[in-house]
Amino acid sequence: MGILEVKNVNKRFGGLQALGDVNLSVAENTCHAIIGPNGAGKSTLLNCLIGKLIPDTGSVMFDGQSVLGRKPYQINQMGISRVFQTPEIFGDLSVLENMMIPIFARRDGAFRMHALGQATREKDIVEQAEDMLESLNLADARHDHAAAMSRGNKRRLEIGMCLAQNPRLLLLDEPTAGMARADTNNTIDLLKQIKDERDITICIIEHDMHVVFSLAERITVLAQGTPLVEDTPDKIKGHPKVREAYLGESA
Ligand SMILES: Nc1ncnc2c1ncn2[C@@H]1O[C@H](COP(=O)(O)OP(=O)(O)OP(=O)(O)O)[C@@H](O)[C@H]1O
Repeated sequence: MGILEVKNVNKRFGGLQALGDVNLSVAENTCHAIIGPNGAGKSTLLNCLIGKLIPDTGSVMFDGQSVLGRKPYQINQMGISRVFQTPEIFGDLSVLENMMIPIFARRDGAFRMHALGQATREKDIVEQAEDMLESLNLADARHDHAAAMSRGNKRRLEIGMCLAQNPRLLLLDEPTAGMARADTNNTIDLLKQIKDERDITICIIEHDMHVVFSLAERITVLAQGTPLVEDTPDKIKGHPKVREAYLGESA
């Protein structure tokens, strides 16, 4: 039994069947990638996991509890954190202030922007934020404006902000989209470090096969809303159906 269990999930948009009988089991403390061609249903599936969409039928269980019908913030409180394609950081704030926000929110259950002044005066919160930045290799940038950072470092900060909530499941939607190779490799290294240092399950949607094969222990291939194959990276690379449906000659 996985920490995340998706059973017989279907989702239609009008006449279009975006997800058809999706079954997915993600084992605890593994990295599981979901790949597939454009329009395969990857984002729709992810949105069903985080409460942005409700499937027409089927179940989504996290650690034995249903996520269906819960609001995104409630799913977040269950231990699921997600990182989207565009970094969701506060560009006008410093790197350190950004990092204080989730630490403050974890302690007080919520965060309001006007509480930032209070957070900056709380030694404990500042220290935790600085420790987190240290572990992310962002300590030297702590007084910089977040907006001024490279794309790779913005992503690094955002992933760190998710980790500050101590999630058990980290969902990543194309975390290296639009990045130069150096930033992509930087993000891969960070995710490897996180896997090594924490008890955490990672579920990643990604088009970049270099990222997928660097990180994933299991891969599910979606095609036309339905899982085509699920296997280890080595098996996926050579699978004829996958080559035909997705990887083409680049496999
Ligand atoms: N809100 C919506 N309303 C109508 N159709 C939608 C909606 N969201 C997605 N779709 C359709 O559902 C199908 C699956 O889309 P989805 O975005 O989940 O695919 P994807 O695998 O994430 O694609 P990509 O790799 O291009 O991001 C597509 O045909 C898409 O056009």
